[in-house]
Amino acid sequence: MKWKVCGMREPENIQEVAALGPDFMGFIWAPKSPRYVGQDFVIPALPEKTKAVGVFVNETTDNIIALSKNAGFSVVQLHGEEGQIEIEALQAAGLQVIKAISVGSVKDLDLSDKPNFYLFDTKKGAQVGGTGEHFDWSLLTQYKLDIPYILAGGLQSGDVEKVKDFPGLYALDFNSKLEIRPGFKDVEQVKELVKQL
Ligand SMILES: O=C(O)c1ccccc1N[C@@H]1O[C@H](COP(=O)(O)O)[C@@H](O)[C@H]1O
Repeated sequence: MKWKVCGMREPENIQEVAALGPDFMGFIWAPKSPRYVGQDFVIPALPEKTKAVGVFVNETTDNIIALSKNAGFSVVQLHGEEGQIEIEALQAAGLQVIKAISVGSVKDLDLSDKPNFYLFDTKKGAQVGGTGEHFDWSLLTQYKLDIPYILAGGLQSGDVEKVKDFPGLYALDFNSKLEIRPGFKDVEQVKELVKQL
């Protein structure tokens, strides 16, 4: 099972978690997030296996492309109102696109965009991302598209066994439930996660 750890920020913590072999590592460029890395953040060297992901909420396409070159990510995760026009522009610039969808009902899975991956996260009022809560996973039985999806929303190691056989599931995303404080992961919890995976 592929896995992504998100909301990283501190150099030593990044290296310790990267050494445990995530397939994706996410860095959040959303100023309102407690995990915001800051405008000038540059992603440190990661193992070859680990793709760096820039996470955004309604950032302009031009800024994302410029940041991808300055900061060093090849995958972008979009949590705002971005649609197919932005997705295609980012793909044309050589980026892989993960489109995050806040899921609260089956209507949220009526999708027509063509990202490389969807990421299904928990809908919680106006909050986007980092809720630390699950959504009703039974809704995922209604997802019939052939675009693979990443599951997010309050995941922790004990959830792996419950979700790993969901059809269409590409990867699991771990964020706030593995934290000691925002932007700093508990390496022991990440090790336990790796055992479960
Ligand atoms: O974590 C944040 O602060 C955040 C802010 C803005 C956009 C995305 C954010 N995080 C993403 O949210 C999901 C779920 O996180 P959690 O496990 O519920 O804490 C994950 O993909 C994070 O990348």
